[in-house]
Amino acid sequence: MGIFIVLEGIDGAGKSTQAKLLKLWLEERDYEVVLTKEPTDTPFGKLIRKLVLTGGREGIIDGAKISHEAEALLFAADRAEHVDKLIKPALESGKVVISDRYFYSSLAYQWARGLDLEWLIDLNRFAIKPDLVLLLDLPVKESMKRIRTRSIKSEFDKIVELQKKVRENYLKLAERFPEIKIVNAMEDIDGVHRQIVALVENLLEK
Ligand SMILES: Nc1ncnc2c1ncn2[C@@H]1O[C@H](COP(=O)(O)OP(=O)(O)OP(=O)(O)O)[C@@H](O)[C@H]1O
Ligand SMILES: Cc1cn([C@H]2C[C@H](O)[C@@H](COP(=O)(O)O)O2)c(=O)[nH]c1=O
Repeated sequence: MGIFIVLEGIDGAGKSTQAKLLKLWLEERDYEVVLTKEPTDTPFGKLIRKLVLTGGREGIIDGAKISHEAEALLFAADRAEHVDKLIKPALESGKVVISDRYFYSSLAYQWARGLDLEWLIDLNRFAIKPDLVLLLDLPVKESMKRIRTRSIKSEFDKIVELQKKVRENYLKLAERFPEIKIVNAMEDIDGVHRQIVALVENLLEK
């Protein structure tokens, strides 16, 4: 059985940057790595980007043309395909799977939208539990600085409020799910990578 590592965090926390660095680090040590993400590039992921994320990140704030429940179900459907077609087979063939977001994103974001946390956990019960979840944590002010060019000015305050709630939710989830380890994402890219490597080395030694 392979190893399953997930990166989580608010928008602009540095997940995709760190996922690529971790992939290289593992490959240098002869691990076969599959780097993947959610929402996926499959038809379900594309549907989510069309229905839920239309207009970029602003679409998810005020543009959801579907209910939050339907949104959560779409993310879960995308994830079910992701687990079945990619994650499970890769783990069964002994690979390391790194996923940029997983069901913790649904818990943190869809909870922030007012859905019931226990319902969200139940909905995602099919999802294989990762060996390690790296929560890249940083203040929203810093993440917004990093992705400022992506935001529409009129939506800025709403985005900040949502991201603050999402950050709080992630920190609460870290108290409940022992596989979540908090990484200080305020450090520079190398510093964050070093923290991640220390946690992954610890996992590989087990
Ligand atoms: N530790 C860091 N310090 C400063 N800038 C960073 C750091 N890590 C990443 N960045 C920069 O911040 C921006 C967002 O990074 P990245 O795309 O990796 O974040 P993300 O968490 O994957 O974002 P999203 O969830 O919105 O896709 C990029 O321009 C990246 O180069
Ligand atoms: C998996 C998942 C994602 N989201 C949100 C989180 C982000 O705002 C976007 C995805 O953007 P990215 O730049 O590709 O990271 O979707 C969500 O609300 N629920 C989920 O389950």
